[in-house]
Amino acid sequence: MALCVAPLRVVGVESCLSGLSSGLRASAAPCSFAPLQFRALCPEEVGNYGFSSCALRSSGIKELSRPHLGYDLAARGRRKLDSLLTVAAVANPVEANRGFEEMTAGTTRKYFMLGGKGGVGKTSLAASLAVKFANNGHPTLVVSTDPAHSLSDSFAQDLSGGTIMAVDGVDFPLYAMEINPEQAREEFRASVSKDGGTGVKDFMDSVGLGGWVGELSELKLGELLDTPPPGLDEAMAISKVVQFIQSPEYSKFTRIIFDTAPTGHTLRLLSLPDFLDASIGKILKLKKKIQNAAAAIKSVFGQGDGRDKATDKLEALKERMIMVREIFRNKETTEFVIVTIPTVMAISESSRLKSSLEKEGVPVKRLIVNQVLPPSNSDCKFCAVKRKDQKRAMDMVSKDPSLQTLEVVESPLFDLEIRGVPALKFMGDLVWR
Ligand SMILES: Nc1ncnc2c1ncn2[C@@H]1O[C@H](COP(=O)(O)OP(=O)(O)OP(=O)(O)O)[C@@H](O)[C@H]1O
Repeated sequence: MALCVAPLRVVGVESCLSGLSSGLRASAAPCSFAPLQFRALCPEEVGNYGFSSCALRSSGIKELSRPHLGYDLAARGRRKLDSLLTVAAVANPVEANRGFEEMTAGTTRKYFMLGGKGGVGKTSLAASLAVKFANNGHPTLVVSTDPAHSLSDSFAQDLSGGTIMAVDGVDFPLYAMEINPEQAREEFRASVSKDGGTGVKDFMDSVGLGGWVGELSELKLGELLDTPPPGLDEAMAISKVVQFIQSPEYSKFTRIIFDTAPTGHTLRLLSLPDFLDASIGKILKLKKKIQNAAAAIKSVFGQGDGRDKATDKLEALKERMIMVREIFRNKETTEFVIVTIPTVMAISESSRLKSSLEKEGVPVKRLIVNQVLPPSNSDCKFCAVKRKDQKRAMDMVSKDPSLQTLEVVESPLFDLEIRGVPALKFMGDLVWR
């Protein structure tokens, strides 16, 4: 990764850094900076990671409490703000296309699932990808199906309502949603038991055959509902999204991004549609048996209207589960992006995840290695050791038979949290190229 170096004149407190991106673009190596315009509200002095300690404001955005830039001031030591400083940008210079063109091509709907070990940056990268797609003209929806949501934190906006919400402060079509797992589970519970179990049971009781319904318990459905298997929350969440997106008002979304739960959860989720499909299939078969018997009795006693709403609901749920499974495996429309960090543990887990996804037939093309130390010509001892450690992990990627086939994209470690649309845009422009 080459450094883009550009002179930057910082004129004083409240100095305007609006020439920043154009300044960098004009430098010897062209940079892939986001065309954001920043104003600095800096304290009197800045250190080696100078702008980190400044509060920055981005034009058009009223308040950005934290800076979201990863500039390393090449000038060592502390300088007065009115000095002429050289800014060494940690951004990658514009390099060969890393596949974003392919990701953004066409208006047919595409699904992207971002997954990996806990805390590696899945949410930040999912949100930054969503911003990037939307900024490229795609009506985009980003959905968190991780029961421990952090999408609201990432966008600095409450998205926990369980419905699709427009992301604030953007003039492009970007929507986000955190699925409420409890609500989704309740809906599932209702669809399989409310009209189903009791509806059939009431009727069977009324004709003196309530005992038959006991057979339903053999399916361990009650157990499933009381202690849902890991991954059910996610399956329900995705099934709910499938339900949403089948309705015409959501047909506008051409890119849908799922911010998924950590690896273990995701892997269980992959096998869950099959499990639920089989369970629901069994329930439906049994219900059919009961209903046939009931119909015979009804014809003798003349009771009941014969309509079973629960069966319809179960059928619909089963269809959605099959659709979830198909979406996951469709090479034309879906891509699972593995997110990792450059540590031996995370890379090993990514390798296992890739193998499992492969086994399940889920398309994977990209590995995003997040939090890679930006280049610096003035490493402290800690940074030098850390860099060596990260390199060891990166070498593992190139030697791993499972991972080496993937397009590896590095995402730098920023010196502050990635939070809010401008920061996500900045990150997205660096990573999704
Ligand atoms: N490249 C980066 N540089 C600096 N901080 C980062 C970077 N990527 C992510 N972070 C920070 O790391 C933290 C975890 O990131 P994030 O929530 O995106 O991870 P996650 O994989 O979704 O976590 P979880 O598994 O808990 O859902 C956040 O505070 C985020 O701002």
